[in-house]
Amino acid sequence: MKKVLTIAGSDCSGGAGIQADLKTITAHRLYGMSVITALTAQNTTGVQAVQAIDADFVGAQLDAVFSDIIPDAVKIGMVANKEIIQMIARKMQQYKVRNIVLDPVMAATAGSKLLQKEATVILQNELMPLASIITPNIGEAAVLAGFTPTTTDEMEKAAKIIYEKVFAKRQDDCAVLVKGGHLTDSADDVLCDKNLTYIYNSRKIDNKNTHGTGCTLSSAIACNLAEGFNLQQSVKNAKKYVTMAMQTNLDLGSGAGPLNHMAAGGWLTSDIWQ
Ligand SMILES: Nc1ncnc2c1ncn2[C@@H]1O[C@H](COP(=O)(O)OP(=O)(O)OP(=O)(O)O)[C@@H](O)[C@H]1O
Ligand SMILES: Cc1ncc(CO)c(N)n1
Repeated sequence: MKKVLTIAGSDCSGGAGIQADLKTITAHRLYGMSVITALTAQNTTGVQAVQAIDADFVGAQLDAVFSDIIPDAVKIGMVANKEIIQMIARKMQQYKVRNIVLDPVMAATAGSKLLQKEATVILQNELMPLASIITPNIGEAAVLAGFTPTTTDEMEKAAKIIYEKVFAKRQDDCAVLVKGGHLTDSADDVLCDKNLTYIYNSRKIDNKNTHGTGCTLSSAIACNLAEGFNLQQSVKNAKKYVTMAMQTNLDLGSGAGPLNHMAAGGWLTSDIWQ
């Protein structure tokens, strides 16, 4: 069985972060492991409090995992502050980790900050270059590219700018995926690698329950990379997973509710694993 590690923050309400990642990995019928970077007190209405884990303790968790069970892919989500980013970067290099999916989480859907502002540059310079794919949403792409994309053409332009900043010197397969969940007319995602652009067209599902879509997409990409799919196909499969998980309209809590991983897992078993 392939193994997938998530390095992320905990969402006690189960919709985003570590909890969304482990549900996604389990629905893909893979073995999930987790290194927790921060505890959050949050629910469908927003984030009430954040407690970052000591960077040394994040390192201790990474040593415990990598000295025993080597993951086939790693998803990195909320990293909270620069000390944690530097610890993760050091350990990823020490253990020569491949298949890293980096979701550059900066804020929760409702707007609360999940990354120290001054840590953005460290994230870009020290951790992003170690990833196979980075998956900014529109707001994160705006911070990284220097302008806010509003169309698929502009998303492509932003992805190319980010690619040049982060991966300019890389020879192996790597890519930037700008996610369109916050566009108004569609939910198209745009992937750029060294040579090509792929547009994943999707109509916007009329559903306020989008808590954890980004976490779910990035961990689903990691599952597909662990299974041996290439970047382009991994994103295609992962986007289908998120779409299925949104479509059933699970409606928990009074705000932006979580996804239904049972519905999405059903698609996986029927279409890919048989
Ligand atoms: N209303 C929607 N209809 C269809 N797909 C959507 C919708 N909202 C988000 N998605 C898809 O979900 C995935 C995550 O995109 P999004 O831009 O919401 O990420 P995010 O902002 O990082 O997520 P999060 O809310 O977890 O922080 C993308 O593949 C996006 O296209
Ligand atoms: C822990 C955590 N990670 C990521 C997000 C972004 O959705 C969130 N709300 N909470």
